[in-house]
Amino acid sequence: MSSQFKMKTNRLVLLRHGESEFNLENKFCGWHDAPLTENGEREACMVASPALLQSKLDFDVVYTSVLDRSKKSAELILSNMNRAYVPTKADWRLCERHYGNLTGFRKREIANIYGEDQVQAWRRGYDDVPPEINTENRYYYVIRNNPIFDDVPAGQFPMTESLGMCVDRVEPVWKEIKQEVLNGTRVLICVHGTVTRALVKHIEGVSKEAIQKVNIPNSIPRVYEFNMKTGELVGGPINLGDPEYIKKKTAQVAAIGD
Ligand SMILES: O=C(O)[C@@H](COP(=O)(O)O)OP(=O)(O)O
Repeated sequence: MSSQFKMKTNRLVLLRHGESEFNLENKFCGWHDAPLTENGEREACMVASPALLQSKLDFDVVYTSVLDRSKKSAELILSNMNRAYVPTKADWRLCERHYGNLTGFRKREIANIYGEDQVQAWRRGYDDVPPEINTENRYYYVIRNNPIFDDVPAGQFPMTESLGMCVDRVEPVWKEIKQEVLNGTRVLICVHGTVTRALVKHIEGVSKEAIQKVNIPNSIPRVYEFNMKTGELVGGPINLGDPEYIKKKTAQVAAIGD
């Protein structure tokens, strides 16, 4: 038998939470703890869970951020898979990128003031840092005093973050998760748009330029296979679901919207 057939692999699934209230209103959300919409809950149950079940994916642990939209999506997905017993680990380092002073504003409203190019640079640029959140922002104290962030070490609470800063923030937790995957643990990571892109950068090793073109729709599982001996990826990512639906949703995420 050739060594190819003896290769031991393990899969990892990455997922962005279901639609949140701020996604629906097309507002920058970041560290604000916006809940899922009814449609977001439906997506977790009717889009993510069936896709995972159809692909016979099962999990030993689920990683989320400490934000409600991530935790609730994971809970709904597991419950719909009859896997409510699977332990979940909520880690602040997997929180969405902090959108700074853009938090709470509609993307179109910001584009009307600063122009579409600037908005897309803040949304997708690797090193473009949105302006820091300040006390005038209506979400400043809501975020700063939210007890879900009590585990954030002093001095590490962000005031704003670029994609690149988010890539650095998730690196230590990604290393821990990868070790678990290589040990054979079946892991689902149910997080956020920019955190998923940061993880895609680590996992796929894409360039700073290429990652700016990646857009992650809500509730579409992205599956990776790892060679457990070498730690290398086997093939590319596989997005589960109807290709037309995924294409439509990806274009919606890429756009600034109305
Ligand atoms: O923070 C936000 O507004 C969105 C991403 O927005 P874009 O970067 O796509 O504008 O994050 P998520 O809904 O995944 O938690």
